Amino acid sequence: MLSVRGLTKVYAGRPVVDQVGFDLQPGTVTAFLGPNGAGKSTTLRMICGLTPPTAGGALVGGRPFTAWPNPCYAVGALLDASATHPGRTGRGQLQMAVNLTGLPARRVDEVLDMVGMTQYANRKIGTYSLGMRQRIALAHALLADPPLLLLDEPINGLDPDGIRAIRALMKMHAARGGSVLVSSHLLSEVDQTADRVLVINAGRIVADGPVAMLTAPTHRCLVRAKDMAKLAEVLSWQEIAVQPQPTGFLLADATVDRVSEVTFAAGIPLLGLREEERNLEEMYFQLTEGVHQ
Ligand SMILES: Nc1ncnc2c1ncn2[C@@H]1O[C@H](COP(=O)(O)OP(=O)(O)OP(=O)(O)O)[C@@H](O)[C@H]1O
Repeated sequence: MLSVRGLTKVYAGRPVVDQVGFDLQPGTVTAFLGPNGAGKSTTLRMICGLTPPTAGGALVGGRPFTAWPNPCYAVGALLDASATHPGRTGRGQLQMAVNLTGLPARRVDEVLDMVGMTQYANRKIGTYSLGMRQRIALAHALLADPPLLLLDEPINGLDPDGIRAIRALMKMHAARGGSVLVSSHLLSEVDQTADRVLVINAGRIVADGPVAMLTAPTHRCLVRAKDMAKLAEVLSWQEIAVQPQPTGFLLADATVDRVSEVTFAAGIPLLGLREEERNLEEMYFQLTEGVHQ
């Protein structure tokens, strides 16, 4: 559906996107994560032919974006919600796109409904909030029902209802066999929605894998007993390192099975025992550490 190879952009001798390569499969939501200035927007703009690459390229449905006679049928892109005419109404903006592309007029009402903007459609874009402009830009991307959606920070400015709606929309798009690449600088914005995470830092892909990869077990566990001193003592006898947690649990450097065996053998009744959950935000910071441009 999308194939990116060796994509590179150099500005003033500095590579801001450096040999980026990945493929997107149908039926998936991929999060494109990285801190401010990591190269996300530049990558998306190059895929859409808005920024010429210094090297490499991208194929959308087998051909470059610019080789599509009408690219809106191949890709729906939300790249810059402010790139709209403030004097036009939301409906007028979409109507114009429909006229230019030969899409059926009913699509305007359909996409307005999909993004929850029907009631504001006849207001001028200049009077919209950031979240409303995002919704109209998203409606624009959805007009031709393209298989691939490229969404650059779509959650920006959205209220909780809007966030929920866009998450549902992305999942639905993937469930219908489409593919979504959604950029964000916050892992927590996308970890519930994405199947896969691509992490970019200083122009390079530093991690690429299923969300489950980032949430793989740590082989440590959290344990709590009525007699915490006794618990700590028994675990240390077995050379299991422990760290007290603010939650009242001990973080034990051993699996749930091992801690369960040890405490059972020592006759310590447990009040709680569970696997440690990997802290996704922490992991993300480790991957992108120290490089903020
Ligand atoms: N037209 C340009 N000329 C020079 N430098 C640019 C240009 N566009 C982007 N850059 C630089 O390229 C780097 C990557 O920018 P980009 O907008 O792609 O990052 P981003 O990951 O989308 O960041 P953000 O999360 O802040 O939107 C930044 O250092 C930015 O200053």
